[in-house]
Parts: sequence; structure tokens; C-alpha cells
Amino acid sequence: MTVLVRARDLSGGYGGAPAIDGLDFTLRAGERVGLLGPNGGGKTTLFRAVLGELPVVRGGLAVATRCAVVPQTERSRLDFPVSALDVALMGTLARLPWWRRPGRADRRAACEALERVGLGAEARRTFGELSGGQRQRVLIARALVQDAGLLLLDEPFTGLDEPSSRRLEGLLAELAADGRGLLISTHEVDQARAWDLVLCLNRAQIAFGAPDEVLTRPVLERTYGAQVVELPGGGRGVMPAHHHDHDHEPDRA
Ligand SMILES: Nc1ncnc2c1ncn2[C@@H]1O[C@H](COP(=O)(O)OP(=O)(O)OP(=O)(O)O)[C@@H](O)[C@H]1O
Repeated sequence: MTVLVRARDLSGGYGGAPAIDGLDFTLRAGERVGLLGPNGGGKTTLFRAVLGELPVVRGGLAVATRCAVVPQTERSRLDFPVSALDVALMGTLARLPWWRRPGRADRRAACEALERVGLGAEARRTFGELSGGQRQRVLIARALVQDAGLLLLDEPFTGLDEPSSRRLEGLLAELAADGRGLLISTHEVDQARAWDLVLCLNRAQIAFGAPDEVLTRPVLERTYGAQVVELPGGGRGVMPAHHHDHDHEPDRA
């Protein structure tokens, strides 16, 4: 399969110590790669490197396709009176010269993308009135209109209920089957199990490979520090960083 992203000993950051250090991975067309890491682990920084927004300090990063970001909908402005179609149509702006307004063909492409994500009937609805899962799918439609071969999804399952999550998972599987690459950031271990490959990142690359091989207790503990806990009733959880970060001294008797 075509290689879309290849990182070799990649390090980059914001001028001080590297925020990502020594990354080695390959993402091919048709693959869904989960990007797992704690707060501040470098997930957003890696996205920015892939988008070409961050100078590479060391190593190499080759990106062989157009990329589009699918942001968290919580961070999107929800009080604009824009329709789902308007948001999808924004995807055409990346392709148009600055002096051209979107035309009929662009509107058709935006409508088709909304159909593709199962929201053809919601095109006229106000973006902010849609459910979280629907907004996420509109933002995916926008990325499809950008004709992106690689989608960078920033914690797309945050705040979604179970049916919306299943539906989104199904859509991501279809997009991968179409030959797109997906890089999907998440805090959640169980979410990462759903993907073809997982990249564990805590500034340095901790592991990269199939979920069964990668998501072991030692790897998770190195990814999250000491934050992996056994859950009552079985399974493992990762404590959110703010529950036990260094800001709080342990109680002393
Ligand atoms: N614009 C910036 N300038 C300087 N340092 C930055 C900048 N953005 C991020 N950093 C630093 O780079 C490191 C990695 O941050 P990054 O946002 O990539 O992590 P993340 O995994 O996306 O975290 P989160 O899950 O909380 O979004 C952090 O130490 C952060 O403080």
C-alpha cells in the first residue's frame, strides 16, 4: 500500500527541548493509526509537524498526500449562524484561488460529502444545533471536500454517546477502506484498540505496532507514567493527568 507518512528519527518542537523526539513510524493508505498519549505528550505537536507547521529539528518526515485536520467540535465556534452545508463548503476554500467564490461544482462536492457522512438531510440545519456526533461528521465532510488523503482527527470520540461513537467508528472504517489514511489522537486505551496500528507517544515514541502487541501494561505505564490503574470489575484505566499531577503534594500524616 502507498506510504502516506514516513517519520524517521523525527524530532521537533518549539525552540526549547523537543516536544516530540525520535519518532519512527510509517502510515500507509487504508490504515487507521491511533495516537495514544497523555496530556502534553506531543499529539498535537505531531499533527502540526505532519501539516508542515513545525520545523523538523532532527530526522526526517515525508508526507505524500494532502492532509486535513478534523478538530474537536467542542473547540469549534458554535454560535455562528452557519449551516452544515456552509461548514462543509469551507473545505473548498483550501483549493480555490483567493478571488474565487465557491461555485456550483463546489456546492455539489459539499453536498456529496455530507451525503457520504450520512447527513445529506441535515445540510440546511444550523451547525451549532446538531448533536456532537453529527458535528463531528460535518467536520469530516469538510475534510473530504478538501480532497485529503490523510485525515488528522483530534480526539473525535470525546463527548459522544455509544450509538454516535459506533456510527463514527463505522464511518472511519469506510474512509480507510476507500484508501485514506487516518491518524486518530486519543487519551483512551480502549479507543486505541479499535485501530489497525497504535503509536504510543510520551514526547518520545514508546511503541508502534498492532494494538495487541503494543497495548501491554509496561508500554502503557511508560506512556502514561504511573497512571495505569486496574479497574474494579476488570480491565485497565488511565487516570486523567489532573487527578494526580505534580501540582498536588500527597497528604502527609
Ligand atoms: N505553541 C507552543 N509553544 C511552546 N510549547 C508548546 C506549544 N504547543 C505545545 N507546546 C508544548 O509541547 C508539549 C507537547 O504538547 P502537545 O500540545 O503536542 O501535547 P498533546 O499530546 O496534544 O496534549 P493534549 O492531549 O493535552 O492536547 C507540551 O509540553 C506543551 O507545553
